[in-house]
Amino acid sequence: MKYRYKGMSILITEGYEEMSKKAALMVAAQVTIRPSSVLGLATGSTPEGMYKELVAMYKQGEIDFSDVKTFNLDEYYPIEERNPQSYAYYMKKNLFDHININPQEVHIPNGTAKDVETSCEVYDKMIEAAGGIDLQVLGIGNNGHIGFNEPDVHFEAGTHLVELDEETIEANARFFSRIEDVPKRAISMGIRTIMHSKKIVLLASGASKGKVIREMLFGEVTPNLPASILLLHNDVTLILDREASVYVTKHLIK
Ligand SMILES: N[C@@H]1[C@@H](O)[C@H](O)[C@@H](COP(=O)(O)O)O[C@@H]1O
Repeated sequence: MKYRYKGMSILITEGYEEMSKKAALMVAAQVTIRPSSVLGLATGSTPEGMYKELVAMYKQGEIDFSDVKTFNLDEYYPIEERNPQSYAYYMKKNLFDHININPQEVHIPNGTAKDVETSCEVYDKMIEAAGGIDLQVLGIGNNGHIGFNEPDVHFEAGTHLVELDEETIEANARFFSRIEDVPKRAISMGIRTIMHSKKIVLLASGASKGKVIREMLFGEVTPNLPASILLLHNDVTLILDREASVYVTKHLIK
């Protein structure tokens, strides 16, 4: 089912698998139309299925990543690349190790940077030099964060160091053996960086995301709900599954 709402396209799918397939098709379309596309990539449980689909499409010769450039949204800080909890490790495991992307064109915020501020500035400059992000993939945190832009965010910020909210640390503790092991800080693209993307696709699956999706769509644009800023972007597609969309479908018009 497809809806339009305030300039957004909202696609409601049956479940996680269909959401992942639709998202992979959007990425594939982008790369087919522009083989040298700049992709902004997300981590978390939500896009795992999309990466699986993309790997399958690559193996079937349906997508070629040889000219693609990627910039990831975020990374814990400090963390070593070889740490299985790092987003660098996640990206290799879920996507980069299985496709023909040029490793020189893969960019992830540096979890071991000594001078974080400079490293963040360089990251933004690299995105700019690449011509900006053509398609940015996003998940959403239960508190409305995108990337690691936590509530009370500065909308004008570029890539920067973030203190993680307790709620985010708790939500991400499932990936670590003990909650004490979850880093308290992260480097994240800022809202400015994200909003400069030409196209954005946000994925949400499962009942736990239902409320935040409702708030994002029908609440006000506020730094307290960082994802609400997406209402001001002119090319956003939300791909939701049935459970994540329970509170919103009755308010939408086809
Ligand atoms: N930094 C990531 C986000 O980029 C992600 O979108 C979000 C939701 O994660 P999940 O997809 O696992 O629910 O949380 C993490 O903290």
